[in-house]
Amino acid sequence: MKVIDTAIPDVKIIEPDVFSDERGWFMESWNHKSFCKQIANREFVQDNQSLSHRGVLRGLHYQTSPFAQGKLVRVITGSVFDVAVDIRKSSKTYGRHVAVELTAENKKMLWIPEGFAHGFLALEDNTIFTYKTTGYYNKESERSLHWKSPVLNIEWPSLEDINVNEKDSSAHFFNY
Ligand SMILES: Cc1cn([C@H]2C[C@H](O)[C@@H](COP(=O)(O)OP(=O)(O)O[C@H]3O[C@H](C)C(=O)[C@H](O)[C@H]3O)O2)c(=O)[nH]c1=O
Repeated sequence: MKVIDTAIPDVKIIEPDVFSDERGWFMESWNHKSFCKQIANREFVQDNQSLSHRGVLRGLHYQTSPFAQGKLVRVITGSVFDVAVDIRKSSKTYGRHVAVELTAENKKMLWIPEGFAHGFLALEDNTIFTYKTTGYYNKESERSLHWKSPVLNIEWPSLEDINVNEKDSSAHFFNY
């Protein structure tokens, strides 16, 4: 796999090795040894999967310490505009974000360590998003940041209808 740096040192884009032949293609979607050697020494405890219609925006979500989750995210079908916001107050990149298009075609993955708010905008119908987390879901510690927080300057794709649920629509805005 190829590991690509982003504007935030701890956040990495992963391009898996894809082996194509006349039958189709094969790739390792997860390899513990390779991940620990090339990215970070982490154990994952939960796999999540969601299906979103075009225009659905989920996030920006995070769990407060000690329930913060690292996430290894990717798209199985469709495509998303994926965003990770650094909310680690001691970080030099506090308040900055990484945005990357993850698609079934490009097979890119994004490693988002603990201490980030995460969300995505589905760019196609039937977008299946799947991710591994380093911590279990903990509803009581879950928080949301408003996806349109002005100070974050996230340049979301301008889809005609963006569908955000009540929880995310009423999220608080990020402020330094
Ligand atoms: C996240 C989660 C949710 N749930 C239950 C709670 C709700 O009854 C239902 C839907 O949850 P929610 O609306 O929070 O799902 P998303 O909006 O996709 O949340 C995710 O959105 C962004 C993209 C993230 O990065 C987070 O991992 C996660 O918060 O699934 C569980 O049972 N386990 C879980 O791990």
